[in-house]
Amino acid sequence: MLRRRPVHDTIMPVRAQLLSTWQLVVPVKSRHAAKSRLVPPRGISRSDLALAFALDTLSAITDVISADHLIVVTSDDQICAQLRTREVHVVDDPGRGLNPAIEAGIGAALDRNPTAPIGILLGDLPALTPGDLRSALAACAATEAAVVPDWSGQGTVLLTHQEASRLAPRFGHGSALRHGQTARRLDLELPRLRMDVDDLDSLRQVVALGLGRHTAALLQDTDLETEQLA
Ligand SMILES: Nc1nc2c(ncn2[C@@H]2O[C@H](COP(=O)(O)OP(=O)(O)OP(=O)(O)O)[C@@H](O)[C@H]2O)c(=O)[nH]1
Ligand SMILES: C=C(OP(=O)(O)O)C(=O)O
Repeated sequence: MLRRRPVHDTIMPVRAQLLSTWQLVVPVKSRHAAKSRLVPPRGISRSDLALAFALDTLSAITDVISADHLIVVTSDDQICAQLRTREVHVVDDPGRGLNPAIEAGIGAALDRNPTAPIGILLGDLPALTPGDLRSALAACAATEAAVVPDWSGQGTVLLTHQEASRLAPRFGHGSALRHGQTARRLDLELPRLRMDVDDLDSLRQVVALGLGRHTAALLQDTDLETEQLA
């Protein structure tokens, strides 16, 4: 009996084979409001940590994606200042939460290049390396729509679609399951991509994996083993 293949598993699209074709949208909450679940280690402010996570994520991304293909949705003044000098497109956060922020980013991506494949990558991945991002995008390029879950398998770190206008962001708790209804789930062996930081436990895990330079500098004198679990 012929089995109907799901829509997201049908093609090997040519457009997205080249890294240069992707547009990436990255939402970054204002550092003053971000990471409320993370009890920061003593002597370090939560906002500094949130900013460092975002800067490390963006630093890995800009090694892979050219500035004119990167769209960051944020109201954070420091992120804005750093990105504007690099000619990254910054979209003002509409202030209505994560999915509306991502939708604003998708709108900007569609305005800039409606035919480019799109990826949404969350901005709290301080262990991300350019190599892992390249590998992930190469894997996502092989399917029409893909979701890469976070390390726990519950959340989403990367959501892609060959047609930006068809990408439906449904981020928030348990989003991997929701995204998996319309996108192919890729549990990639890329821990540095999949390690988002929400609490002290995940901060410990990301330290063990290896940190980007902003987060590493902030935590250089900190012994996380002596900190209480959140
Ligand atoms: N622009 C924008 N980005 C957001 C918003 N909410 C979350 N993000 C980003 O989405 C990614 C995942 O964030 P979460 O861990 O879900 O949320 P968070 O607010 O940083 O942390 P919690 O307060 O612990 O929920 C991070 O890059 C956040 O900066 C939002 O309202 N606007
Ligand atoms: C917003 C998400 O992340 P978190 O679970 O870290 O809030 C998500 O996975 O959709």
